[in-house]
Amino acid sequence: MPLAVVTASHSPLMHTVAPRGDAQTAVDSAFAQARAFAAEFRPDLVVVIAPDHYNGMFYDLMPPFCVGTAAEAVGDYGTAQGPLAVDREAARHVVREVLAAGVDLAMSERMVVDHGFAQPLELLFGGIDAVPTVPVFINSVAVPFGPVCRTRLLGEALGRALLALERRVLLVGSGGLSHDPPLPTLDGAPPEVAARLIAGRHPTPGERAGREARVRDAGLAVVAGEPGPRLNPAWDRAFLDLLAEGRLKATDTWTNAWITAEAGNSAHEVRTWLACYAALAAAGPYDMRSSFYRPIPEWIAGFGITTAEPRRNS
Ligand SMILES: O=C(O)CCc1cccc(O)c1O
Ligand SMILES: [Fe+2]
Repeated sequence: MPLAVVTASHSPLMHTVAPRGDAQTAVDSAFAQARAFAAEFRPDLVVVIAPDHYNGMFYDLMPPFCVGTAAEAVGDYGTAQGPLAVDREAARHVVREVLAAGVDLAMSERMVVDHGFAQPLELLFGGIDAVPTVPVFINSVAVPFGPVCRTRLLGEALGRALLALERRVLLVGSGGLSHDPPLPTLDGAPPEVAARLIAGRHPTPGERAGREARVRDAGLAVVAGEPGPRLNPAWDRAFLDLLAEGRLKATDTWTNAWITAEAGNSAHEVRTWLACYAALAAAGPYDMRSSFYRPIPEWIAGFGITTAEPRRNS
């Protein structure tokens, strides 16, 4: 049974900061196209692959990869709060099969997720619990990371596990491309920040509002004409080309330091895209059906949206 892919950058500033020019309209129509692609595919299962931003995953126990057999969203940045419609049997199947394939991953019976998962579910399906879902977390923020090839191998194993389900599975990748929003790092953090990164569940409303305001202010500063955050459109376009041409193994030589230097600390979120495309490639050759890209400094994101499906026999 078929697999298909939608990948999209996320940015919580999408709904609060108005970018200059026609970026908003362009992104809206690219999302409309992705929504139409998803609707036409008629998935009966959606596998969302996304990072976390110290809302659900912390340094008290930071897994590189985790599948939620149940999950709930915190409701940051105005996204919905509450349970995802996790297909528990499918999630447990994925955990078993990916582990059996030799790729270590964690599972959670109570995974906590943030806008990384919620935003694409809302934009593509109208809500966080609108479709049967298997949420797959890929750590893309809390250094250190394993080599990029581990993410490709996770995607391959995931693709094979999903093919065995014999269902119509849409993989949704969330995050990227080049960007560097103001997130704290554990290294050199003052004690109160370190404490939040190690075990920061259940922040007070005031703490959450403070964090969100800091990121929003970074976007508003760009609107006000201050020099924007560092984006790398050339790197982003090269990554999109690599996916479109099916050259996924080319990323095996990428070092994490190189990704950070070229594209910013949060560019590691492209791991979610790589995992989606590696999963799709497990079903054979594929074609990218649409590819949208804009650097949008006001949203602190090299903003991309792609759709892809198995190659049709000609
Ligand atoms: O405060 C946060 O959690 C970071 C928010 C954020 C901003 C821009 C692009 C992103 O990918 C992102 O996640
Ligand atoms: Fe992010």
